[in-house]
Amino acid sequence: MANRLKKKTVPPPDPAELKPEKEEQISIQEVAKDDRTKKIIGAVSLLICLFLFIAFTSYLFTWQDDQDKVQQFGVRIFSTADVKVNNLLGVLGAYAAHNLMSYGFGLAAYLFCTFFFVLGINLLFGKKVFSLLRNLKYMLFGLLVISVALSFFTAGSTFSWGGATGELIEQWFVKWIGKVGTGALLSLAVFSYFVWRFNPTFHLPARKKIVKQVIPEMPQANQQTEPATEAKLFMEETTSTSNKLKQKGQRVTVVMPKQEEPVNDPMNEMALIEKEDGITNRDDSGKRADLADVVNEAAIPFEINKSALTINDLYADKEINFDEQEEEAEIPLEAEEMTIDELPTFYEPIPKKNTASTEVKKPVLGAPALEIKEALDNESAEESIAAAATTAAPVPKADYDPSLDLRDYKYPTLDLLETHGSEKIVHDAEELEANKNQIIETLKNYDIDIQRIAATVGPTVTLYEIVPAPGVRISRIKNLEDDIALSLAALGIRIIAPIPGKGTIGIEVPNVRKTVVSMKTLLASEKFQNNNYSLPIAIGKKIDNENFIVDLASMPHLLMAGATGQGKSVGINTLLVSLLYKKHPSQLKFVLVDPKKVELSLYRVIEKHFLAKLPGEEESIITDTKKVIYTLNALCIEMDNRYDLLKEAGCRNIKEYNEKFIKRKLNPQKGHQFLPFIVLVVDEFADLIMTAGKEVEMPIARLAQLARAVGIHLIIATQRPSVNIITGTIKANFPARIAFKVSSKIDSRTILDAGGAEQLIGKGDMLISYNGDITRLQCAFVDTPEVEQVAAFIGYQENFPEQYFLPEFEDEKELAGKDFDASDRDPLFEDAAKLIVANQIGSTSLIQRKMKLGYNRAGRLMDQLEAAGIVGKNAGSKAREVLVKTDGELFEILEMMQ
Ligand SMILES: Nc1ncnc2c1ncn2[C@@H]1O[C@H](COP(=O)(O)OP(=O)(O)OP(=O)(O)O)[C@@H](O)[C@H]1O
Repeated sequence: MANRLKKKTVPPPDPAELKPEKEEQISIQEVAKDDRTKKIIGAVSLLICLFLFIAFTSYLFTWQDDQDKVQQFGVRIFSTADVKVNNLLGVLGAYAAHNLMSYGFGLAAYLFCTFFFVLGINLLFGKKVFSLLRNLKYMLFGLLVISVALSFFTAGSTFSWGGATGELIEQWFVKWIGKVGTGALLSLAVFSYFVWRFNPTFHLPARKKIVKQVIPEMPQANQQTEPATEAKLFMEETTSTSNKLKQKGQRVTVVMPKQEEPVNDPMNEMALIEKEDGITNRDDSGKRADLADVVNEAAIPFEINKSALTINDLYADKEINFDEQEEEAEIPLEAEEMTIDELPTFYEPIPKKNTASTEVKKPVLGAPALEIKEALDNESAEESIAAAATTAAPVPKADYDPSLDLRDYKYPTLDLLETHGSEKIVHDAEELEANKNQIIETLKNYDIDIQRIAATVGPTVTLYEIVPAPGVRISRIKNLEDDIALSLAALGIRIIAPIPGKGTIGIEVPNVRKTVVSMKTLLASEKFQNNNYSLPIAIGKKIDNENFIVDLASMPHLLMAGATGQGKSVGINTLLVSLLYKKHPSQLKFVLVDPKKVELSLYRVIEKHFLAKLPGEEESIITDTKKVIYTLNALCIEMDNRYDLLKEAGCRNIKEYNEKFIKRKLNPQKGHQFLPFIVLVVDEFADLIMTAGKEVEMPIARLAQLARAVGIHLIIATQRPSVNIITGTIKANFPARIAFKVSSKIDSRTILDAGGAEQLIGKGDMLISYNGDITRLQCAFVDTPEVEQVAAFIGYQENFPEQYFLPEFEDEKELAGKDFDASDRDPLFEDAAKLIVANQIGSTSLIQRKMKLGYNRAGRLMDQLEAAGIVGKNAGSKAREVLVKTDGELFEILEMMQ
């Protein structure tokens, strides 16, 4: 029996029930919108462009033969078999060229090629690479103006250079306004057309100016110039005079940075500085176009605040109240405070042991120094005599002038510095538009619609500010931050979502053409010249080109970090040079710590003007770790001594104290003196921490916590911003921090408490966290030869006879175990005894201050004086009684002790 498989039979479909297969319905509109169609049309346009170009060019050589044939046959030329033309593109080429050139617009017909080229490129790349509308306008006006002008200026020529259209219009003009009028009108029209199209820049030949050098009084004596003008460019498609950026309904507002004008300061020979007027804009033809004329062109709904880009929200919880800090740092006024009435009315400062040496110190440097010498020698002798006459005989009771010791000191002039590059922010319309389109498209990929987009062009980066469409939550964009950055795929993109206080999202994109910010420009700026900061530092330029100039005294310390080669050393030089340009050697001292030994060595030539060091040390730039520890501790002693002085004077900070001293309200006999600011600069802090650890960290932390009120400020730089180097204690005391490009996000967080520094592009691109805001800056650039010039200029001048000495510090560990032995007297015993007897005050702090000693050593001296019977027993908080009343008595005691 056969095993019969049961077959499941499917009944055949009833043909009546079968539905016809549905054909895909594609509307013409969809076809037109399709990307492929656009690309094909783009390619066709480019081909037309090429075709016309070859046909026209060929026609220029073959027109005499072809013209007649085309005229004779007309359209029939295509169907007539035995007509032969010479045009490279055959009958079609000859026909098109003849009709567009001879019958049309002559040479101006080439403009058709540009139009098809623009159309083709835009369609092929699916982007608005060039503005079609603008090019259409250029073409239409160009056809008219150029053809008529060519007809007029080539009248009588056998070839019709302006074409029939040009000739016709030209004849009308000649009829209406005559030949001269037509010539003038057409010249003007052609000129206007080229200006409109290419906006060339016209330069007058530079005039040589002779600038008389004026001896500066003080750097504050400046003339004010007009405030810098802010240039804003608003672009709209409907505006014909500017380059426009508009796509798919998004309006782009371009905020051009303002160019600060330098101050006209005779001291700085401002005439030597080229005035920056206007911002250049490259349109899509690559030519420059002046944008000044489109400033403030249209009202825009999206107003951009020129203040710097900040990320408050990231930093909000760490926000530091500087005012509070200031109060903490100030010492309380105690009962000991002297009232002004108690003080003798005016005190004469004790003349320094060695007055400023008249011998002029030769700088170490060669060539620049020689140039400077000449400059100084040439200065009018009369001026120096006049200056000397006014200062030689000080009027009694006049204010004390700390700069008198170096009364002829001249501040460095700006011509010692160089201008790097043109300094003009070049705004490339194509680049802006391409970036804008990419941003819009990228966000669209994540379903984020944009309402408006605005761009602010800075020296190195452009900030695109985006207003999301209603309903788009910023938190969504924030979450997509990394993806968006990846999609935009450009190096150095930083997204700020949202920009605090604005509700907009910021995307910073590096410029293709970056502008170097010269130190010279910054120092010449009005803000630098005319501020009343105690320690003005010009750091760089913000994204909106505003100069970032701040007071180091209010920061009050600065921490800098950045991977190697990203601009740290240049940054330090920038800060030091700013201070050198504004401060007199009597007002400021630097303590320079340079474990790398080479970075700060340039400043050795100014050691007797601006550097402070430990007594007995040879090198003024500290490179040895052991010496660094001593120096930091000596600074702590200096800080304590200064606090004692302030307390005694009843002043809350160094400013008040110095003001009182200048007004001669403080008695120099009691140890009071004018206190210069001290700026400690440590290059390569990581190296110190690794070799000395806590021994370095503790004094730094102490200084950072307390030293601001007494005028000691720290600038600390490190390559490695890791947590074991920038510890919590250090960080807490450095509210102002700078990050150049770092190698990882973690490093960025360590230094700024926020990411972003890993996205910077190097070469001075930096983020500064200051006053709770994080601002992107381009650091000013000052090259080593410039620093050498400035240092040599200062170093060559008359100097103090010796350096500013910090108090002596003795390592307690070394002293431990040494008991007091009357026969083993301190070498300073005699000096201390004389000081105490002369003042009749048995005070350890007096010894500390007057002899610039540390507390330990002064204490030991006091013990020895007690043992020798010169002072009485310790009387607690009061000064000890001085038992020896006259110099004679003391002399006898000292004789006996020999
Ligand atoms: N503000 C700036 N503008 C333009 N270029 C800069 C700027 N700062 C630095 N550069 C460029 O970067 C180079 C390296 O800078 P710099 O020597 O300051 O780096 P660094 O961080 O100190 O490196 P290192 O830690 O190795 O000493 C400079 O020689 C200069 O060409």
